Amino acid sequence: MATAPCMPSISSPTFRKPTTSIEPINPLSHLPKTLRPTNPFRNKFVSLSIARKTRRSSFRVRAVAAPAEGVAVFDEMVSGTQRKYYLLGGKGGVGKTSCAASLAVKFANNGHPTLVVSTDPAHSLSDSFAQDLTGGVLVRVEGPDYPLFALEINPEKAREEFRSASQTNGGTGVKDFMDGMGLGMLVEQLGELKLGELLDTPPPGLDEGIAISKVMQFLESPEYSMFTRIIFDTAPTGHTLRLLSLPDFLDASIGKILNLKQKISSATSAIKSVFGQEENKQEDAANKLERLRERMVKVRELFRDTDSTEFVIVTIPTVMAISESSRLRASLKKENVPVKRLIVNQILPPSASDCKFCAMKRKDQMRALDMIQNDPELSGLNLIQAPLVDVEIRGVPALKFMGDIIWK
Ligand SMILES: Nc1ncnc2c1ncn2[C@@H]1O[C@H](COP(=O)(O)OP(=O)(O)OP(=O)(O)O)[C@@H](O)[C@H]1O
Repeated sequence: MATAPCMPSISSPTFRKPTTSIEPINPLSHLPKTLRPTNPFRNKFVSLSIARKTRRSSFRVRAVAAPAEGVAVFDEMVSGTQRKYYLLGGKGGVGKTSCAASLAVKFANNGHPTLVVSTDPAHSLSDSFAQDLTGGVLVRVEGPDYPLFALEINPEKAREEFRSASQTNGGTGVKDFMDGMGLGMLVEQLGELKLGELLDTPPPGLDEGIAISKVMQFLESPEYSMFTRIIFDTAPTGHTLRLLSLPDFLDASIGKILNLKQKISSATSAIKSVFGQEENKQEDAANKLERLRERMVKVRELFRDTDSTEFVIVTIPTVMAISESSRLRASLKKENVPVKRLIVNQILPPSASDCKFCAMKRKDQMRALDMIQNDPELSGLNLIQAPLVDVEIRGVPALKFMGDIIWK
């Protein structure tokens, strides 16, 4: 005897341009009491019937949870032609890339030329869009109405650029040169900065910091001026947290190096002509470093600009993920990074006939969702619930489907 499914089903393996019809169903009985809204339309659940034009029956989503507190959330995000940045971050594997990619598709389908950038060293944008986006260049994503481009930044390459610039200034080349000049004291000061060490074993977040600063550099050029929405799919939480302190750290470190560079320049001015070529090389490197420092400062400013930037935390309904999201939110607050929304992804959709496993899982998820309401860091955020669906979310049509559920 056939049993009713306990999860929404997108059963066609070739997910193509679905059409959706929405009809309100069930009340909110399966939600924890604290999450039940006073206005039933704020947290409503809907049933989506998705039919493929040619094979209707093979393509059906029975029931999924609509975004909680989601009313008019997207209106605010989509309005205005001023450029806006969205950074999506959270614990590994919670669905950051899927949410970022679905937001990108949604913006592009709503008239915004959009750029989505992956700064996670383990890129998954290509997988998410089911398109080859590798190579560190802008690639147009096929499908959305308005231009959508994706960029997977190669963190290794970005770091190499930084390394070569700083090594010319603070690495062994300068050290040998300065030792020869009898200026060991300054060299020791350079050593204290530990920049070489930092680059040899880069902390998580450095690559990402450099990658974001590189994107900022791109965005200054006229050919990028068309983009009105920029979305960053960031590395998992730990990395992002490190990234937040990087601009300050690098600002200070590079600032000190440049300071020392000036001292060195004046101390060696008497013999400059002898080492003219070396001096020029160092000037170039110093300029490069200075530009990099400026970009890092811009990244820091961008992160804190409430008018143009928002960090969206993505999580799943588990105690561990929510605890981590709470810590992330606390760190972001400390760094003055604006956060308004929390996406709780992979929520089991309502079902009249849970199997034992699903019933247990649902109970667990309810406990985790309750935690959000009692968490001082998270309870004030605009809560968006996204359902667990039964296939991987890959390709523009699937991302559009997901985006229409999340971003309302
Ligand atoms: N709501 C969902 N329902 C079903 N599958 C989902 C959902 N959200 C994400 N997934 C799947 O989970 C996997 C991980 O998703 P995704 O790559 O978006 O996570 P991530 O947080 O970016 O991961 P990472 O930290 O590794 O970059 C993918 O296979 C994706 O299709």
